[in-house]
Amino acid sequence: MQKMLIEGGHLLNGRVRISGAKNSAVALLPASILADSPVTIEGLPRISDVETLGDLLEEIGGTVEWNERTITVHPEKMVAMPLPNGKVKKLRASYYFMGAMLGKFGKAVIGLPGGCYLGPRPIDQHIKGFEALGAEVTNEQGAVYLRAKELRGARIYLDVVSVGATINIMLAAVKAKGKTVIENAAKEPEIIDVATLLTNMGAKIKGVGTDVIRIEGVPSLHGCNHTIIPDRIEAGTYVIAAAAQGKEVIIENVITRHIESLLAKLREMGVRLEEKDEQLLVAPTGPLKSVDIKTLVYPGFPTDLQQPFTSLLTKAENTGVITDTIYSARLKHIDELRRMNALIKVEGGSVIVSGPVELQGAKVKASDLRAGAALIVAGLMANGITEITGLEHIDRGYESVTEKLKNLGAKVWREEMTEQEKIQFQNL
Ligand SMILES: CC(=O)N[C@H]1[C@@H](OP(=O)(O)OP(=O)(O)OC[C@H]2O[C@@H](n3ccc(=O)[nH]c3=O)[C@H](O)[C@@H]2O)O[C@H](CO)[C@@H](O)[C@@H]1O
Ligand SMILES: C=C(OP(=O)(O)O)C(=O)O
Repeated sequence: MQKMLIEGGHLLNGRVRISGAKNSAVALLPASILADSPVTIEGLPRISDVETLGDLLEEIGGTVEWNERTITVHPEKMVAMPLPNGKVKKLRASYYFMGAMLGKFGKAVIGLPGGCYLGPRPIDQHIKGFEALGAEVTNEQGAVYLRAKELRGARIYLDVVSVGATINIMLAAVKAKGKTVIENAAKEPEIIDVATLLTNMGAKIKGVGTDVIRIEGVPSLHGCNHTIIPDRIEAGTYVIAAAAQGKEVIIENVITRHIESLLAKLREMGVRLEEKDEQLLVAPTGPLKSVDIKTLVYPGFPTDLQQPFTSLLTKAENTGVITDTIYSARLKHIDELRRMNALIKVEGGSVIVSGPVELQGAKVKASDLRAGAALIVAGLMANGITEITGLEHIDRGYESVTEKLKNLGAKVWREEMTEQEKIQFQNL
């Protein structure tokens, strides 16, 4: 078990290349189950969520070949193996095995997913969709059992706009008999990426990127090649880090349109940004002004950037208010930032950050992925050394984060935790 150490105060300067999108990757890999010949996906991020999904594809009989960031999944020998426990609990996106296996085999047994604890994360809309397509769904001892004699297209109106439910229903519906319409669908870029893969596999999907998706089921899907989109949340995290502690940072392999809500806020704060081709220059000049943000579904401000943005606001003049309308309990970074001297109040559903303050290095724990990102941003700005534990969360979503930051001039390294530190960590 390791901890990350950051000696704060060094300015970031240089270039950082963004990896493939985690939230696409974790759906594209299960989607490959639906094909009856090999699927090759290029540009995958080497993060633990992706490694875990590769292992799960092998558990159900697939063969997985890695060549750096390219994976070829051979689905020919896959079977409807139940996955009630084990690795499915390590990540959120294992729920995509439900839609993909239901579409392919007409049945699945999948343990309830893990992933970041952000408050309650129900999957009732996924289940509602599967049932509308004709599946019988039961929940037995922490696993979801899905069975369908035949999947039939249906009209499904999502009660809440959900990324996971939209993708999961799409995965099952591409092989259902007849037409499916998903209304009030989510519009995130990752949904378009998954639909692009499925279309290349032979699926018939229209309307992705709007809130009405129309699918005409097909009897079979074939293999194809696909290149994943860049990770807008990883990109946003480095943009925030550069705004917080950068001199001139060039972000490579970013689709700036995907993070426009963040860039607009940074411009309001006084950060200089220049966009060119698939590169973005971030060059903060002078004191930052506080802003308020409200997280919303895409194209609104992403909840996944709310936590690192909180760290940035500690450096800005005056008071900024953050309201997370997607996960109101996504607050586990706050106490850790307070340990570092941040002035943050939680009032009703809002987080109020006062600044500017000089953060101080401290021993802090990343309790979820983006809390980890928030602590890294804070550690880069802080006086002295910040020690971050809980790296298994950070490694779920950030490829080579230590190396990428080092290349930008940060003083950051990892060390093995002592036995005593491990015990203290377990008791936190
Ligand atoms: C693997 C992945 O892609 N994870 C992302 C995905 O998570 P995930 O797909 O789990 O998030 P959703 O978009 O489904 O959740 C959005 C909101 O809908 C609620 N909800 C969702 C499903 C459901 O059946 N019932 C229900 O009430 C959730 O509690 C939440 O308040 O989108 C989130 C919101 O952008 C991001 O934070 C996660 O990084
Ligand atoms: C919440 C996140 O991931 P997951 O849904 O995989 O837990 C995230 O990426 O910020």
